[in-house]
Amino acid sequence: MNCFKKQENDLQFKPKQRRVLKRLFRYSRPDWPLITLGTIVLLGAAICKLLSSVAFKDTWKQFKHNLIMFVIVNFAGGFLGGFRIGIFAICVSRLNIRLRIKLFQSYLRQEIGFFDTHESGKLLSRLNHDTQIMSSTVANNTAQCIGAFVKFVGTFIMMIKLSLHLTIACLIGAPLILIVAKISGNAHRRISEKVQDLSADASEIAEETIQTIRTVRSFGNEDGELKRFADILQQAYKASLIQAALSAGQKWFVELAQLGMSVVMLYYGAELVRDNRVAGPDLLAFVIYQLTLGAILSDISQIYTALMTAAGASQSVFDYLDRKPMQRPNGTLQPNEFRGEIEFNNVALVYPARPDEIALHSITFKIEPGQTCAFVGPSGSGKSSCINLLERFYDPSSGTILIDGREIHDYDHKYLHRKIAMVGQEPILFNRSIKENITYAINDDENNNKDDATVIYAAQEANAHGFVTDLVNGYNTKCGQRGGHLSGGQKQRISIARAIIRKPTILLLDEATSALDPVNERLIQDALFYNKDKQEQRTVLISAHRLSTIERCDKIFVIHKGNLTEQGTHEELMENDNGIYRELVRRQKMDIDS
Ligand SMILES: Nc1ncnc2c1ncn2[C@@H]1O[C@H](COP(=O)(O)OP(=O)(O)OP(=O)(O)O)[C@@H](O)[C@H]1O
Repeated sequence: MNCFKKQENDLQFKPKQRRVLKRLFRYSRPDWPLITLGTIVLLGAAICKLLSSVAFKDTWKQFKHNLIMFVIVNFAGGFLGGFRIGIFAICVSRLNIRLRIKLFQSYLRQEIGFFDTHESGKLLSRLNHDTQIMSSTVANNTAQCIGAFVKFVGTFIMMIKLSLHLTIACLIGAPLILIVAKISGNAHRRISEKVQDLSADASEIAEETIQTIRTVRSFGNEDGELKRFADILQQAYKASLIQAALSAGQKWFVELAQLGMSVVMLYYGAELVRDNRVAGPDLLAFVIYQLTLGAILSDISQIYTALMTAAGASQSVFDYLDRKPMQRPNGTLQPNEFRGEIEFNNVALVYPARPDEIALHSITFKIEPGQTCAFVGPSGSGKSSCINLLERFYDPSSGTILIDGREIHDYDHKYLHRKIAMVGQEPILFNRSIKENITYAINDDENNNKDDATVIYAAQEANAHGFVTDLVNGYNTKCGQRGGHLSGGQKQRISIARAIIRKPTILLLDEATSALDPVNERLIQDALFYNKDKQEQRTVLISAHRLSTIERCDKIFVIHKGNLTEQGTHEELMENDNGIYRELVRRQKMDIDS
């Protein structure tokens, strides 16, 4: 009773799974001509195989001729078989590339909060592993599925032609097998999803460990990380043991059911032969067809399992593909004049990763174009948060941020980031040359160009030219992953050059010179904000802990526990006997003196 193997019944997809698979097949639409060609080639190869077995059917009379035919059809079969493999490999690659590009594009569209709450290892696992499962399933299983279906229908028709009674007898066990198959099919899908999730967790651990290898090494915690990694894989192994037991159980059940049905059918068939309602040879033929049908259903079962695995992988990928960024869309404003006036009106911020905590409470201030201002305050008070908002990494939870009188989200994304440049607390460089890092995302236009003179000018402003020319390969020196081949201060200077080559109207410096020695720090500050080129009006906003560096600012904002508590010049703030600023300055002076 092979014909009712569990797998046939599994083909009752849940509506959701069916939707997911339908969508997956829609994605492969551009490959259908290739898949169709592959299917034809596959059928051609199958026909050749069939012909090779009948090449000698005319016995020995034309032996030489038959031998030649045998060689030709086998050669053709082999050629077509190889051709088919090549065609489907191309389909897998094409679909895989399309899926990965779409998914990566979707990641890049997401707001920064999304990356705060989604681990990069999981995102990468979806990007590399799940898309591979999806593409190989579609390309490899489509032809097999069509072939198996054609064979299934053909065999079934032959069985009915031989004996309708025997065929009906064959169907008696079907409902039971259907139910068992459905239950085990669903369990299989759930476990597959679990295994995929665990393998994503393992990727996450491996990626984090490799990225933070210096910290891991300095704490001597290689074994700890290895254990975390191995534990997750162990969990995945346990899940796959359940999967294996399930597959074995399915097989036993099917074999048993098959045996039972074969006995029933043979018993009933013998009765029919005895009553002359079925010829003896027909019963034999029927048994052979029944066994063939069982083999076909076994193939269909494997295809089904692959489709279920692909449905699980596709679901996670589609969830990411469909995700709409939880941030206001960017506007289209690209005014000719951009003065660099900044205004915060009652701005509050709650980070998506910490929805129960308010990072900024109702911040209000105004910075005139060309001013140099600073945020100061204790660690964790909210200085970087204000800067993050000006980069539109996050949208305010309430209140408005105006740039030149227009809401920040009204501006075109690329335009805004050409006008506002930031140097962050932990400057990240790309594993490219110093020149490529400085000119990152610069497209030659009337305002910017990346010729050597401009690069050198930016590097000089950032006080980086000296150390770069001391390197053997100068501006062509590779920076290493995340800039790991350079010192902290060198990284900071390259990232300052990267910011100022864009000639930003607003420059945001978040502890951007903290790794530099006081002499270098002073040189950069003089160049960037205290002796600003009067030709280029630039608003500069600094977040700094070393208060001596910001005394000359036009305005200082004191942030404390997410509130703007004081604002004014250094002199004004120092007049406030009970002020936080005065206290911070006093403490730093004491530290320096002692
Ligand atoms: N991405 C984030 N997700 C959740 N909370 C965050 C995030 N970034 C910062 N915070 C929290 O917001 C608060 C303000 O942080 P912020 O980085 O603005 O402080 P800061 O004044 O710049 O500190 P520091 O001087 O140490 O750089 C802190 O409590 C911090 O833990």
